[in-house]
Amino acid sequence: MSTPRIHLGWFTSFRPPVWSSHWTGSDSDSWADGRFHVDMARALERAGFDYLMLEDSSMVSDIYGGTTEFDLAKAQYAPKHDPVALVPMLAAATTRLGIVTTMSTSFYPPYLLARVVSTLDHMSHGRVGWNVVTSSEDRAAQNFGMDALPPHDERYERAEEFVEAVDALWKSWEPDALVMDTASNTYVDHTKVHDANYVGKFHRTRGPLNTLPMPQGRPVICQAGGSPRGRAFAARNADTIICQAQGIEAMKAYRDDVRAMASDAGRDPNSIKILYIVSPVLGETDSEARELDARSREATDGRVHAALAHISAVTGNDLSTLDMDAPPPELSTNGHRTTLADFLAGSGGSKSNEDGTPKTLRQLAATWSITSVPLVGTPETVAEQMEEVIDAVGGDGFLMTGRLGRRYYTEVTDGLVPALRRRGLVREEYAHSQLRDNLLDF
Ligand SMILES: Cc1cc2nc3c(=O)[nH]c(=O)nc-3n(C[C@H](O)[C@H](O)[C@H](O)COP(=O)(O)O)c2cc1C
Repeated sequence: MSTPRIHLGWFTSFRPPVWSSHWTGSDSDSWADGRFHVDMARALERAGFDYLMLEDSSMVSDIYGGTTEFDLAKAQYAPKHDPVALVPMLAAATTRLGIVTTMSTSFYPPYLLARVVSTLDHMSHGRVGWNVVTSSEDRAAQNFGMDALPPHDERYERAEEFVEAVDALWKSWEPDALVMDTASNTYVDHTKVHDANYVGKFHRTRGPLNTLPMPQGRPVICQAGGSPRGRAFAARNADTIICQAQGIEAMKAYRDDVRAMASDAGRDPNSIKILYIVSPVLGETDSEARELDARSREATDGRVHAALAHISAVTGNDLSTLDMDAPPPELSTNGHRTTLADFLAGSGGSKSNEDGTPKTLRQLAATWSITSVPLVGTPETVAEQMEEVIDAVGGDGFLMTGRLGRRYYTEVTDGLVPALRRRGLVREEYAHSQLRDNLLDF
């Protein structure tokens, strides 16, 4: 059997699956019990995915049009339930799949986060990952007693300290502190449990942690930094990076950049797995898939407003106030800088239409997507496209995302993945039981 070459993750969140179209089943009113996500996790494990990643945010957005109406009526950002609470359920239903959950360094205190992650790593037998985010929305900050988020680069400075603080807590127990020695009636050897005494500019924590040393020692660290400051953070700290670079050249440039930064920081670049966001459009035939793809790009009001509301929520700019039929002005943000830059750069990196006229806000919104490359066709065609992309970029895998529903994930797990396996690109079975080991397997 050949060595697999493509790692797979799935990017989703603990929120309602698709509910207002065909093929939605009854999940739209029962998802909150977690069972929809359990079924999905089982399907991903059957397909050999490295991990399921749960994004998160803590707010109901009222940026778009100055009202919560769009967010709630379209279930765009809210409702969204806490992904951390879902992890034990997913872990109990699977045995090998990694489960990556998002927690913000701007809102959690280090001790609380270190303890909950440690607990989850035990409950999952070493399969937990932490998606480190600094958050992007003042609305979320206001839910935690702040007026606004700290400035973008300072958030990363705080995050660097945060990671040092939780690392100090995770190291506060020596790996062999648990002795369970009946002869001396000693459960834990207290001489092997130490204070952390972490004192930084932004964070302080005494320690020791009151949980056992984690199966993985430290959770798998996942990160999505796109800005220069975000990339530097990811290169220093991440085991896996999720990336929305647009097009093969940008994907390769991102990978080369992060790997060089990792080397400069004394890390082996091969110990970081970069997964690019894609959303394959699959059909019975190539032409059917192309038709589906074209339909999904039509500039319907629903699609345009959804894109504008999303960009508004994560950047704090109310795009509903702008002229939809003119090119947008220059915009800045203290939130998701990369997302805003990609949006303004236009799909495929072009701000202009084929006739040279600049794209209007409506056109930018209609064609905007976070996917790195288009993948359209039958499972065989898309598997071939994925092989070509990964060969051109150099590695390491793909982070699937798309309509949250049974039909779409089954097309991937039971259509696309078998085609990838026939090419020897995706694992047939897990070589290890812990997430980091499976990531490092190839
Ligand atoms: C695939 C992906 C998932 C992300 N998930 C979250 C998330 O769950 N919560 C969050 O606050 N930010 C999330 N972000 C935003 C990133 O953490 C980061 O802020 C963003 O990519 C912009 O990069 P920058 O912070 O370096 O400017 C995500 C970004 C990407 C590309």
